Amino acid sequence: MTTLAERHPLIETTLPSTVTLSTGEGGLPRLLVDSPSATAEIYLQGAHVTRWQPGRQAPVLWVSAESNFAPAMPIRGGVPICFPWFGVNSAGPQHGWARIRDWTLISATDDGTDVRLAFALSDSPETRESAWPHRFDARYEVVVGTRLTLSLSVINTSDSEFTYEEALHTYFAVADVRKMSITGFRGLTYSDLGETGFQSEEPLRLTGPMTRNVTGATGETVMTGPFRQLRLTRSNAANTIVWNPWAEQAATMPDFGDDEWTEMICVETANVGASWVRLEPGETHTLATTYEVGLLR
Ligand SMILES: O=P(O)(O)OC[C@H]1O[C@H](O)[C@H](O)[C@@H](O)[C@@H]1O
Repeated sequence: MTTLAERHPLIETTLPSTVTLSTGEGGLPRLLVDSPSATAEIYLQGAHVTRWQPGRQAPVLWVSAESNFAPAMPIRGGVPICFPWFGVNSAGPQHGWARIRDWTLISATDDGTDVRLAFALSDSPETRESAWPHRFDARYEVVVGTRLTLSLSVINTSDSEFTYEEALHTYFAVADVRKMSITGFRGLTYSDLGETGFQSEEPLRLTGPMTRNVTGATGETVMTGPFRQLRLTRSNAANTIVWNPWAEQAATMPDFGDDEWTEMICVETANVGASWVRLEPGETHTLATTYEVGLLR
């Protein structure tokens, strides 16, 4: 008898015993990782990581109870991949099409400590007719263990240079966003809802809606709440975006519960706006981030 994975068109590799393919919410295919160090869930649409639980800890990522799970609809939560543009584009979907396209699983291994999954997305007739028509190969590596590492590599396979924006738009689950403090931005410039400035010595705290784009963070970003600490590192990312819609914007989003905004914070690892990536033919760029969680009590 063949398994679901063996006959699924988006699975081009054998799976270790710690990874299974199953039917998720809305009938969408998803991978479940269950290893001694962590469990995780990744939808093939968008190569979208929706759950990561190191050890027996509570989920580190947040997903809205109101999220859509449907073909070509973004999932509200987890780690949406924003590519090849970030934000609004009158000629295509907000944050680009990578998060709503099917990615192919090309490799899955378990070394006894970490489970490594590699997903691929390349240009297609649809993407070549989109607002970003270039030829490219993207690889997304997800390493599931006591840490979660995400690496998005893009290769320019066309014969001329191109530019793009990218973000790993991660939604973290928090006890109460109003009780979080975030360090790692001291002295860096930011822009936030039209205002620009420098991050002070004080940790960043949220007291209202925030869409803060901090430029130049290179060390650790540490998000501390009442019960746990989330530690984030990144490479090749000029921007770190901190987003919470607060009550008013949350109420306008059909796929976001009115009262859910207190439970989440997005801290996004990105190259957007003036920090877009430029690639010559044959060049590759890799954006990466790692998350680790520590319990405080
Ligand atoms: O609703 P989405 O398309 O998933 O975007 C979610 C959010 O992403 C970014 O952080 C933008 O700055 C916000 O304005 C936007 O609301």
